[in-house]
Amino acid sequence: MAEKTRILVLGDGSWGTALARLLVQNGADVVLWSAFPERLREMSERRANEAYLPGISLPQALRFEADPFAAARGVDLCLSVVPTQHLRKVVTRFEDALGGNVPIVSATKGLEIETFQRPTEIIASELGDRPLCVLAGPSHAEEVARGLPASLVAACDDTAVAEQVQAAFNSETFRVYRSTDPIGVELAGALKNVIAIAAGISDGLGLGDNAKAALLTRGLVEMARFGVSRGARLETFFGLAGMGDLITTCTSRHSRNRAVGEHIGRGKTLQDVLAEMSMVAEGVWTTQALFGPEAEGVAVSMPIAEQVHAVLFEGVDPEEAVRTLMQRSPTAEMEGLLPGSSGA
Ligand SMILES: NC(=O)C1=CN([C@@H]2O[C@H](COP(=O)(O)OP(=O)(O)OC[C@H]3O[C@@H](n4cnc5c(N)ncnc54)[C@H](O)[C@@H]3O)[C@@H](O)[C@H]2O)C=CC1
Ligand SMILES: O=C(CO)COP(=O)(O)O
Repeated sequence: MAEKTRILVLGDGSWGTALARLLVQNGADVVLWSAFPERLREMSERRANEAYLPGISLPQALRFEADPFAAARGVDLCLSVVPTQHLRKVVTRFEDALGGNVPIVSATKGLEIETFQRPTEIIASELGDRPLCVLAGPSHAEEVARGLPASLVAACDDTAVAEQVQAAFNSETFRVYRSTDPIGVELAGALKNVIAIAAGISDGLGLGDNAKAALLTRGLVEMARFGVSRGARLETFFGLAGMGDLITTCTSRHSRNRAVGEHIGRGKTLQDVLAEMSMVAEGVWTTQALFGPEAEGVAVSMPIAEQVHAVLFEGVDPEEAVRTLMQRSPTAEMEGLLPGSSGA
């Protein structure tokens, strides 16, 4: 009988748990690691993750391990699903534990505020040169855990690694496509959260369907403009990691980022919204990263992201932000989408 693929999952949040469950169902030998050993004990005893993925049972075969060396022993593949601002601290704990050639699949969607690095850049800077693959696309954990159909994209410079990821994750209800644009897929996954906050604000203000459609469409243009300026391929933004995830996140009742925006549109402060949330809304951090000192100024026009930053961090009233967006000087629809293009 063929040996089972051994997979280490870093992260006990809703997405790490849903993917660990899927991988066990696909026949892998999966061990889940968390920065919080008491949470592992609870998950192991209850066979459930009540904190982050309530109402979903976890298979008996899923193993839990708090010690990095025990967790990483003999693994063929590692899946990293740690929120961006905690990622560096977590991966340094695996510096000696995880074999140098074990591929890492990153399912984290964000940018590090202090360094402006993408998750795979953080992993590479702490764990050195090794195969790295980005997994992104429209995929709320709550739906994947219920076995509802979802399609994602696995992006890696090395197609053989992307194929390994497809083989591990593909199931009757989970379909993974390949891409050779990890920068584009990773940036799309991070940036759509910022636009989702804007979409939530629009919902909270009751601006209607036309405004929401405009936000998604113009949001996609600015995501692509930023991505292309950072070495991503334009077409990636029209795929699952770009348009696909933008639609899901901006319209779903499951989206934390959209919910943050909606509460703010209804008049709550960011501090109050975050204080009431146990889960992460990466878009808040990504907005901070985009306009932080390490970003060295966003080189392309990102008016929606600018207004999200103004509302979240500069005390600008959401209605004022909408007025600012609507009253910008007239421009061509695809202005600056490709380097040097006027878009006219
Ligand atoms: N939830 C979802 O449906 C999806 C989430 N993602 C991405 O997956 C990543 C993880 O998010 P979720 O699983 O949703 O998290 P979550 O919001 O469900 O849970 C929070 C996570 O943060 C961890 N955490 C909190 N403080 C920490 C610390 N000091 N050190 C280390 N870890 C700490 C917790 O252990 C837990 O794993 C994010 O980048 C998110 O954007 C991507 C696709 C779908
Ligand atoms: O990335 C996601 C769905 O693909 C999750 O979005 P939220 O973090 O907004 O819930």
